[in-house]
Amino acid sequence: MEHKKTYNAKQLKTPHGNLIIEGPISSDKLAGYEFHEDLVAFRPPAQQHEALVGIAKLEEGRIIIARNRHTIVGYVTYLYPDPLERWSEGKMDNLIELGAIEVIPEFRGYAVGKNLLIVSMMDDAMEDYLIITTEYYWHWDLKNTKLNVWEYRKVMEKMMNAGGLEWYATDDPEICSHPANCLMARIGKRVELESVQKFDRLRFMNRFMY
Ligand SMILES: CC(=O)SCCNC(=O)CCNC(=O)[C@H](O)C(C)(C)COP(=O)(O)OP(=O)(O)OC[C@H]1O[C@@H](n2cnc3c(N)ncnc32)[C@H](O)[C@@H]1OP(=O)(O)O
Repeated sequence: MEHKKTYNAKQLKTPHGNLIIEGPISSDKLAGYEFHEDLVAFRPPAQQHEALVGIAKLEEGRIIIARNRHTIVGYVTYLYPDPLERWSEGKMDNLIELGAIEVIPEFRGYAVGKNLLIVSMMDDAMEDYLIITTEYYWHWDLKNTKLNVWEYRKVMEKMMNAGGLEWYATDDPEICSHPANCLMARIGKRVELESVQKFDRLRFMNRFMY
C-alpha cells in the first residue's frame, strides 16, 4: 500500500495565543521545532520529541502538531500497531493506530485536541485506512485534571468523535479489564468489506467462549 501524506493546516485562536494545527509534518521540520517541557504524559519531553521524529520517518507514520510560534504544544501520532498487540496480528497494511495524543495543560479545554483530530482527517488518504485507538484509563491525566474516569472518558469520546472515531466492542482482555477503557475506530470510506471483516475477527478473538 502506498502511504500518501498531504499536508493540511488551520489556525486556532485561544486565550493563551494563536496556534497553528498542522501536519503530517516532516521529520526534519519536527526536529527543528522546540518541544514544550510540559509535554510529559508519555515520556520525558526530549525522549518523546525524538520518538515523534522517528514516527514521522516511518512510511505509514503521521504526526500532526499544535504549534505556538516555534514551539510544539500538542501532537497526535498515527502508526502501525505494536507488533506485540493483537491489532497487528491480522497483518493489515491499512490498519493504523492513533497511538498518542497530548496537549500541554495551558492549552487544554480550547478544542486543541479536537482540532488535532479534525486536521488529521483533512487528508483524503485517511479514507483508505481503518484507524483505531485503544483507551486505557491508566494513561489518562486524572491527577492534574481532577476528573473522574467517567468524566475523562467523556472528554476522550468527544475529542475522538471530532475525527469520526466511534466506540467499537471488543473482547480484548486489557480493554475489558476496566469498564472505562474502550476501543474506538474510524473506518475510511474506501476501506473494503474484506478489511472490515478482518477487523471484526481481530476485535473478537475469544469467540469460543460464548
Ligand atoms: C490514545 C491516547 O493517547 S490516550 C491518552 C490521552 N492523552 C492524555 O490523557 C494526555 C493528557 N491529556 C491531554 O493532553 C488533554 O487533556 C487531551 C489531549 C486528552 C484533551 O485535549 P484538549 O485540547 O483539552 O481537548 P479539547 O479541548 O478538544 O476537548 C474535547 C472535549 O472535552 C471537553 N473537556 C476538555 N477538558 C475538559 C475538562 N477538564 N473538564 C471537562 N471537559 C473537558 C471539552 O470541553 C470538549 O468538549 P466539547 O466538545 O463539549 O466542547
